[in-house]
Amino acid sequence: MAEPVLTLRDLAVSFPGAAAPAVRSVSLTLGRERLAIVGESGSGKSVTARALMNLLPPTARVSAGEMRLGSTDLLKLDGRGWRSVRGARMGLVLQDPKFSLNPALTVGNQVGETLLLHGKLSRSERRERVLAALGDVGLPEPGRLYDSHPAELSGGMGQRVMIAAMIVAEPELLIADEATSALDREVGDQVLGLLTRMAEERGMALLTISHDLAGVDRFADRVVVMRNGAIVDELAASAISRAAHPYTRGLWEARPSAATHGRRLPVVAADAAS
Ligand SMILES: Nc1ncnc2c1ncn2[C@@H]1O[C@H](COP(=O)(O)OP(=O)(O)OP(=O)(O)O)[C@@H](O)[C@H]1O
Repeated sequence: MAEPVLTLRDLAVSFPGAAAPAVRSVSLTLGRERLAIVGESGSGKSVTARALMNLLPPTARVSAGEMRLGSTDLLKLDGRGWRSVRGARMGLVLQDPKFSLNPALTVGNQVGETLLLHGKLSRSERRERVLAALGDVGLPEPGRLYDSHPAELSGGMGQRVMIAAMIVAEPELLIADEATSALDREVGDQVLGLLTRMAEERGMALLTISHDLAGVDRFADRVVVMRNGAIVDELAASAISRAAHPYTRGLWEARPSAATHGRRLPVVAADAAS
């Protein structure tokens, strides 16, 4: 079997003063495939994603039995090691481009930043790569966009710029944490379609964190369900509508309809869970 892109074993995260750990004993193995982590608000999805990128605040107590990207032992990386992995080998697309994009930088500089940090490319080679990435994510007129600022972009365009910045260095793993929940449904669907296409075309693993159970089979092959910091179920995305696990079934039944798209999942009654 090919070496997994990501191996995570027994991740635990706790925050000082919290009554319970935010994440308990989470293990995941991810090949060149699309995996979704779903679960109610507060179940530990984002904390898991941030732990994988070493982006938790310093107050977080993090431990793991194993955490690897390909053959790289992420637990052994120092600050410099992380800077060479983040962006170049694993990217994180967050919810809202308003907060993720630096308003002071042009689109070209923003998308090219990863290449500048990690590559030995000339200025003109960088520009070519950035223009290609902007075109790949379906943005019109990359040449004109290159010199524009984030404030001139719509939410959907901003999110595409974010994705271009995350794929420009051709990472092995892309993590999308509620990457479309700030967008309207149509634009959100386009962005998810784009992430899926990028993953397929570039052989990238895609880890999507979502509360959108209804559409999960469109952007994931496999689904992991989290509750109270732990994984409680794992199944094929195509099987989500007929999940056997009572908690997953409860989540499916409580899934937001098209009319409530974008809202958080309601809390499932405790007796729906095992
Ligand atoms: N910086 C922090 N300091 C203290 N507690 C935190 C911090 N970040 C997250 N938590 C806690 O960790 C738990 C898991 O949060 P997390 O953000 O991973 O949930 P989530 O499943 O991603 O929810 P959502 O769908 O709302 O994003 C929550 O109880 C949250 O309050």
